[in-house]
Amino acid sequence: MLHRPGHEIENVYPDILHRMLVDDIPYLPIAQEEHDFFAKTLRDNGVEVLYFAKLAAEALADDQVKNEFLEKMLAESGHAAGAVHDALKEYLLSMDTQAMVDKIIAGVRKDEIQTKFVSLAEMAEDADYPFFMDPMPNAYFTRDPQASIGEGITINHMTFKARQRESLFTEYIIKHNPRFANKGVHVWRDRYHDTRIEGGDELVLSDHVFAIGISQRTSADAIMDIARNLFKDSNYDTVVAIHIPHNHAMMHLDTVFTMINYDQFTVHPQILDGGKIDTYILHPGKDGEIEIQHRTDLQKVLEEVLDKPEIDLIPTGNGDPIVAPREQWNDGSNTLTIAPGEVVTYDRNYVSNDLLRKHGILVHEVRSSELSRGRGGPRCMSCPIVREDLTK
Ligand SMILES: NC(=O)NCCC[C@H](N)C(=O)O
Repeated sequence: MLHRPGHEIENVYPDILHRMLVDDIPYLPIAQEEHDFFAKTLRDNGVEVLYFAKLAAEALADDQVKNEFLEKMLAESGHAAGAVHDALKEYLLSMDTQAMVDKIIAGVRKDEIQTKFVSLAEMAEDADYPFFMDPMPNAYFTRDPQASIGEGITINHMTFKARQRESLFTEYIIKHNPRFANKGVHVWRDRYHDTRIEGGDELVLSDHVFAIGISQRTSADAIMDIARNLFKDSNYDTVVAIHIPHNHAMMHLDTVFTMINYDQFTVHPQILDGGKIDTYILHPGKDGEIEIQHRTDLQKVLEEVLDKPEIDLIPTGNGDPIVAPREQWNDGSNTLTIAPGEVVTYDRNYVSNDLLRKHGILVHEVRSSELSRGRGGPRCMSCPIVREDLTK
């Protein structure tokens, strides 16, 4: 599942960059061309590509469902009731459903609607702020608002306000899009929690082993919760929680570590202190308790949990002190694996790409000048819905 970047990108301006969690503003027409090339690369290699906004519009086909969704979306956008709520609702309902979804993602400027009365807060505190509904410029990183694991999905309570509304679309897609509704998709964890979790931290390593980052975006409490739910109702019996630095450049586990084959991974060398990193292995214990073991040797942990004699950890930028952080910054560790040993990567990370090839990986490079400005790579830009069982 992908999202083609739209007008939300052009609703970002320098004053709100930081709050919108991006470092620059992509040039939209080229970002769209690059994104179309990414989608084509996936299709050419046997992947069915679904679009998030289209799935959302299909889910809202019924008027009652649409109304309920809109009330929640308006409330989460800061307009639970009142004149602005009413004007926004009328404006959004005047559009066809797809246009409404696209508009919500793009954001609604104040000058788009007429309101007779605005609140004191809007007049006195937010007078210069141009939006009634903020844009969602990170929507093209479909990896994060949700993650499919086994026969189910997590619908995520994301960390920052700038992204929290994205997963409301997911909730409606799973509940009401005919592709998913009543098909037994288990929701391992819904979005109504205080603790935080994001899909970029969620890595499915096999049909019973799940890795997750303890990161800027995913808290340890949320990991305990998801582990409890998986151990109770699924085939998963091992959760590997990996503690990574809590900063913007390495916001999710998949910005520094991804699985690319049964026994091969990319890893950003800066997260390993001589091969060591705080790692916790969680297993079901007695009476619904969870057993936790602390380890520091990532390679050994992976060999043990995946039952492999040897794991090949391929360093981003070949471990060079300048190339590695430069390529990691542009998502050189963020490979999207479409089959064991076959990945999609950004073309700009040529040192990492060459190294992957030397390790026997088939690499499909995609264009990346504009897309990379949002601070995410091919893995971040995609959310797998169905995985083939490749157990061997
Ligand atoms: N899985 C990922 O690492 N996604 C990238 C998200 C980038 C986005 N600008 C964010 O900060 O959330």
